[in-house]
Amino acid sequence: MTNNFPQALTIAGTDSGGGAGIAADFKTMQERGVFATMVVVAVTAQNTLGVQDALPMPPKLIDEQCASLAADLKIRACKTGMLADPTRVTAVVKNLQKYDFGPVTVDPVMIAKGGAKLLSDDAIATVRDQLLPLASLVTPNLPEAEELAGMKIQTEADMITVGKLLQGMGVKNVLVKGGHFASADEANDFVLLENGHNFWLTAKRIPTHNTHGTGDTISACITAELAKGKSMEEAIRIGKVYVEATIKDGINVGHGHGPLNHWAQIGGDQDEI
Ligand SMILES: Nc1ncnc2c1ncn2[C@@H]1O[C@H](COP(=O)(O)OP(=O)(O)O)[C@@H](O)[C@H]1O
Ligand SMILES: Cc1ncc(COP(=O)(O)OP(=O)(O)O)c(N)n1
Repeated sequence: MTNNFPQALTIAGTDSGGGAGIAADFKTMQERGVFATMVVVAVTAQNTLGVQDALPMPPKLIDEQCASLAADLKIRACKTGMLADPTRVTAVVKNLQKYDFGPVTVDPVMIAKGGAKLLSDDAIATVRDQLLPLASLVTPNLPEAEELAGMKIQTEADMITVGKLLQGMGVKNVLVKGGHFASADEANDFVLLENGHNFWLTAKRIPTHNTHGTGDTISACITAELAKGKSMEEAIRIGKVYVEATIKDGINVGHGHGPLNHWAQIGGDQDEI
């Protein structure tokens, strides 16, 4: 029996509001034509107004979810999202060392838009020292990049410096997302690839509050494209186009930072799945 339909994995937290975390990852992977699977690391009570509560899963259950997938499916690419604390980061690291789930994209989720901590402060060093060396790609937003690299980012030149610092920590490819430059008219991201090639992904900033789950969506899209066999550069470029479309062609859900429109079409060759 063949088992060759592209399968991808998200190792992350749930969002009861459906906008971020595993929900955003699943919607994105589904839209990009990939069979999505999950390892739940934490459950959050969350909506567009913020995170009301969170509970991390026992490490044994993280191990068992990974073992279940490895015993049956053929995961071609995976991503990490909310990892909660050092115990869960270490559990995820051990499983990524034990099983081959394809190239690992690390979205180093730290703080939700509403301000809730999704990664404890004492877990940041564990992510940097244990998880990053296993990653094919890391996709920090500006505050996350500052924490990981230990420097402030005030200009686009600083994004380049941070990208190089992160690559020096053992990650092959780096995507520094510029969505948090509040004053800029643009939402520009910096990419540094394994072979030294680097480039900017440029986009006009779309004036909206409905950006809940943007980081999950771009990293899930990249993971889906990698699972389909696209190159890292192609996957990152498609991720940027897809997340921009999901913001631009927006929907209104909830009363706070609303979710994205994961049905958005991006047209052209990139719509091939
Ligand atoms: N208002 C916006 N208009 C267009 N693109 C945006 C906007 N906000 C974020 N983006 C893009 O969405 C992606 C993720 O955004 P960012 O806010 O940087 O990360 P995170 O969601 O992890 O905090 C990046 O490609 C960023 O440039
Ligand atoms: C469970 C869970 N995981 C991740 C996030 C953060 O998602 P992100 O894409 O960074 O979007 P914002 O929350 O910052 O809007 C989350 N909120 N919940």
